[in-house]
Amino acid sequence: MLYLASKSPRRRELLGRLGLEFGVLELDIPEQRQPGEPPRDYVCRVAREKAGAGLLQVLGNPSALVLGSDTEVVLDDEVFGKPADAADAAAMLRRLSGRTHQVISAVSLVSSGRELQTVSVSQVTFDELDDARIDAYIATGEPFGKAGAYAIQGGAEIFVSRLDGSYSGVMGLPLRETARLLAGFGLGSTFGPASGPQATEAA
Ligand SMILES: Cc1cn([C@H]2C[C@H](O)[C@@H](COP(=O)(O)OP(=O)(O)OP(=O)(O)O)O2)c(=O)[nH]c1=O
Repeated sequence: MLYLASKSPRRRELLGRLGLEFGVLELDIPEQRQPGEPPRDYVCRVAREKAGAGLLQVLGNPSALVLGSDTEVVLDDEVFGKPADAADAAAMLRRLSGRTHQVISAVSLVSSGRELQTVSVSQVTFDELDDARIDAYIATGEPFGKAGAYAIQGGAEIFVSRLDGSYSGVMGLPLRETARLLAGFGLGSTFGPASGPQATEAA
């Protein structure tokens, strides 16, 4: 049985697109970057912690497979998580204005005894955003609960002049990589890959 360890409605919707049945585990995992922790390592660690915490909830089911994921926005080695408030959202969007940033999404898939992980890194370039546009966007409420204070799948799509990478990865769950990871556990949707060459076996 596959479980998604996530409160994110986006992840639920994205995983649903693969056509597999899954249950949802809602967890609260603290997301705190360690001093000096490289952004990619941080995102991978949090994804692993989410999946691991989910697995603990379903230990009674020996065939349980749990998927955890984490998404962060990175600019100049700084990690932008979800904004604390409107001022924080405005500060993030001002920093992202006119620049190219990275969106890192890690996915961990764990069972008792095995773990696979994959990472997607996308480059996203924003147009210049003046304060009026930033304030109007924040007033929609969309930035809250989103890494980097924006949703590419929402109003922020019109800020994006270029995307190199995975659109679903920016949204929170890179689908191509996730399908490969699931295939590594023998779970494939009818149109998914037969094996998971991009997945890395975690220690
Ligand atoms: C950049 C970007 C992020 N996001 C979202 C995806 C994630 O839900 C969120 C990043 O926060 P996460 O901590 O990765 O996820 P979450 O707290 O929403 O859910 P959970 O930990 O329970 O799985 O930002 C978008 O929806 N669109 C975007 O364009």
